This record gives sequence, C-alpha cells and structure tokens, in this order.
Amino acid sequence: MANDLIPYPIRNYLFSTLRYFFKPRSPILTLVIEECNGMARNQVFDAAEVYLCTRISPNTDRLKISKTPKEKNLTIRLEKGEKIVDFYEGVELKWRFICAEAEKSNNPNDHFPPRAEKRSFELCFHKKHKEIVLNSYVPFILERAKVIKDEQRVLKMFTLNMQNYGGIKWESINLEHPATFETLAMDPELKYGVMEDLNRFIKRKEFYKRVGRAWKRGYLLYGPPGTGKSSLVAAMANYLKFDVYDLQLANIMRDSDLRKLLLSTGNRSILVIEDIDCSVDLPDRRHGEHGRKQHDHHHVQQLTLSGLLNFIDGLWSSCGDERIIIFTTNHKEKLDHALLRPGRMDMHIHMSYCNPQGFKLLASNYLGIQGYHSLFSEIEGLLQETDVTPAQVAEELMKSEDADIALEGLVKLLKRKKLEGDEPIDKDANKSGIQEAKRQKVDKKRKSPRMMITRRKSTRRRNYF
Ligand SMILES: Nc1ncnc2c1ncn2[C@@H]1O[C@H](COP(=O)(O)OP(=O)(O)OP(=O)(O)O)[C@@H](O)[C@H]1O
Ligand SMILES: [Mg+2]
Repeated sequence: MANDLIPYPIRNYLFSTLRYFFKPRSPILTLVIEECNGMARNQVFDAAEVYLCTRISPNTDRLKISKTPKEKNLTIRLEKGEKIVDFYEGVELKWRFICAEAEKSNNPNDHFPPRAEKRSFELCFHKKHKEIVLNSYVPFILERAKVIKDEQRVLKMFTLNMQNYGGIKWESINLEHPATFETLAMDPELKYGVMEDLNRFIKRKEFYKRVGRAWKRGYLLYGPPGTGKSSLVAAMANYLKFDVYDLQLANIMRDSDLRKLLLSTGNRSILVIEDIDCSVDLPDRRHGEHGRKQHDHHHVQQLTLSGLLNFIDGLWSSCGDERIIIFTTNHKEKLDHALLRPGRMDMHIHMSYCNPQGFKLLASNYLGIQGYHSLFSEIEGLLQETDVTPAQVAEELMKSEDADIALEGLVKLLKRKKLEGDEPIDKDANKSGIQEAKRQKVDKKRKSPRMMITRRKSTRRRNYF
C-alpha cells in the first residue's frame, strides 16, 4: 500500500541512501597507482614495479622475465592479476597488478596511439595505516627502487669520437672496470676520507641548494704513473654508480666544441680530464715556445684554460646536478696556478708509492693471503726504502698463483730497485762523497712529494675498461 503512495524513483532513491548509511563500512583502503599520469610516467608505479620484484613469494604463479642486450641481469615483472603481500613495520600490505584494456580516446585531436593496455597497481591495507603508508612506506619504496636500479645500472664510459665533417661527439661503451675502494691500495685514512667526501656530497643536495652552490665536486689526483689514479676514478664511478666522461683535451680545438661537449654530458656523472699537465698546451701556460705545427697553433688560439675553468666554475656546473670533475696529473708542480688555487678543486689527492699497508691489501687481493707470510717482514722493510708503484707490485704478484714464488719474485724486484736507487750519483766522488750524496738523496726523497718525471703521450688509451 505504502509502496503505491511513494513514486518509484523516490522510493528507489530513499532505499539506496538508507543502504549507503547502513552498509557496514569497509575497513580497507585501496590506493590505485596507475602507470601514467596524463603524458608523464608515474614514479610511484615505476618504483613499485622494481621494488615488488624483490618481494616475490613462492606462492606467485606467473612472472614475466626479460633481458635486453644492454642489461646485466634478468628483469622480473609480475604477470596480470598476480598478488603480493608485503609487510612494513608490522603493517600488512596487499598488492595486485592490474592490466585493463585501454579506453579509446574520443578526442579527435589526440594523435597519440593508445597503449594496448592500462597498467596499474592496487595497494590495499587497513585504513588506520593510511598515514604510515603515505608518509613512510611509499617514500621507502621510492628510495629502495632507486637503490635497486642503481645496482642494476650498467655504467657507461664516454670518449670523444671525431666525425668526418670535423665535428666531435661523445661515444659510449659499457664501463667494466673492476676497481673498487676495496681493491685499491692507498693510504687507508685517505681512502676513507675520499669515501666520506663522496658520501657527504651525495647526501647534500638540499645543502648545496640552500647555500646557492652548484651541486658539483672537483678532485685533483696527482702522483707518479701506476699509483692508481685511473683506478681511483673507476672506483669512484663504481661506488657512486656514475657514468664517466673521459675528456681528451688534445682532441678539442675550440672553446665552442668544449662548451657543446660539456653541455651534452649527463647528470650523475664524472668528467675526467687526465694528464692535465701534458694533455693540452693551454695558451695561458705557454709562453715563448716555438716550432709548433700550424694545427697546434690553431688549437692554442682557440682553446683556452680560462674557457675550461669558466665551465668548471660557471655555466656548466650550474646547469647540471650531481657532477664530479676529476683532473689527474703526474706533475702537480707543473700545473697552472689557476687550477690549483684554493676552492677550485675541492680535494687534492696524492696517490703515492706502495707502502706496507698497500702491499698487504694487494697480497690479499691477488694471492688470497689474509694473515702473515714469512716473506712479509722482508718485503715491508724493502718497501720502506724503495719507490715501487702499486702497479709494479700488482704485476709481480700476478706472475704466479703460488704465493711463495710470487712473493720471492717481488723480493727480487725490490732488491733490484733498491740497488738501482743506491747507485752512486756522482761517479767521480770519493767514498765519503758518495755516502754524502746518498744521504742527501734519501733526505730529499723523504721531504719532497715523490714525483717521477716521465713524458707520456696525452692521447694514449685509458685503462678504464
Ligand atoms: N693503488 C692501487 N691499488 C691497486 N691496484 C693498483 C693501484 N695502482 C695501480 N694499480 C694497478 O695498476 C694498474 C695501472 O694503474 P692506473 O692506471 O690506475 O695508474 P695511474 O696512476 O692512472 O697511472 P698513469 O699516471 O700512468 O695514468 C691498474 O689497473 C691496477 O691493476
Ligand atoms: Mg691513469
């Protein structure tokens, strides 16, 4: 009867409203994370995709795997409809991967072909955990995904490639240098100092912004050949997961080329200028030298040290993020003062001859000797008196897998070097004169940074790979 008094549409409305109010409320909140937000990719989706691969349980029924030639590892992704349960600070989080047919656009101006499917994640959890999920779990996933991606990233090494038409551009290959801070024989305090410096640099994005400085850092590595300068560059790149750009200044003719090349380098990268003392005769440092070829003359006129330094300080540094610049040299004393003045390079790192600590690290890496060996004390004694580079020590240690044989070889090398070093300096001197000359030589070595003068070609191939 009452039914007849109330018209159908109103009755329907009243019922649905009442149903809404009396329906038991679901305690579950579902977050929908779509792959794209308009044209832009949704970073939360990308991060979730990477992160969830680390949370796959034995109950998962279907997974997708792939590997492109450039990737190091297999990529594992969830299949349509698969679910994953994750726990974060005691909160249960249920994930589901959804692929739906994409709707066709009705907009005639929409020229972009529709994706075959619309992909998204659904994340379900109890409503009372909304704050912790949004403020802590999601940022945690973004951060974890970044770390995972960095670990999987194949580093690139960029070198200059001259084009037929006279241009010059970067060409990349995979950087597969195995050097790490663990394998590097250098003063432990200095090593940790460098690592700390890098850590601080990476963490201080906000700081650099606040104080109005470009987010970049410059290092000058100096020391004799074979002391690990290039290895340190590779170790830094591997540690930070930064690409390396090897800028061979000798190949660059003009400031404009330099500008173009520097502007085309990517963020999170290390720009290396090796052998700065001899890789290019920058005009600011050359006075009165004659007999250069026409080509060199042209070069000198157009590529200037100030051009280079301007980029380091100014334009280039302010348009990129997370940039590291490294100069290496065998002869710090030959460098232009403009490069050495305080504030230009943030850290000067002296790579020196092998000391007993460095030797122990190499013996452990190359021969697997963890503890003590009967030849150690003799070798350590000889290392105190002889200048031998880690490269020379490493070469000896590689000569045999038998530790005794390899170490004996090293003892022989050190003794030979010691003898060479002990040869009289002044051949005409009498006995006491010789003694005096020797004493002076030893004193000089102790006081001054140990530099070796060896002229090398600047354009030689680097050993990063
Ligand atoms: N400090 C070191 N720790 C471990 N290995 C080293 C070290 N220094 C050199 N080596 C070994 O010697 C090789 C050559 O060293 P590297 O090219 O790093 O020296 P460099 O200082 O860059 O020399 P150059 O001045 O000639 O460029 C390395 O590949 C590495 O195997
Ligand atoms: Mg080198």
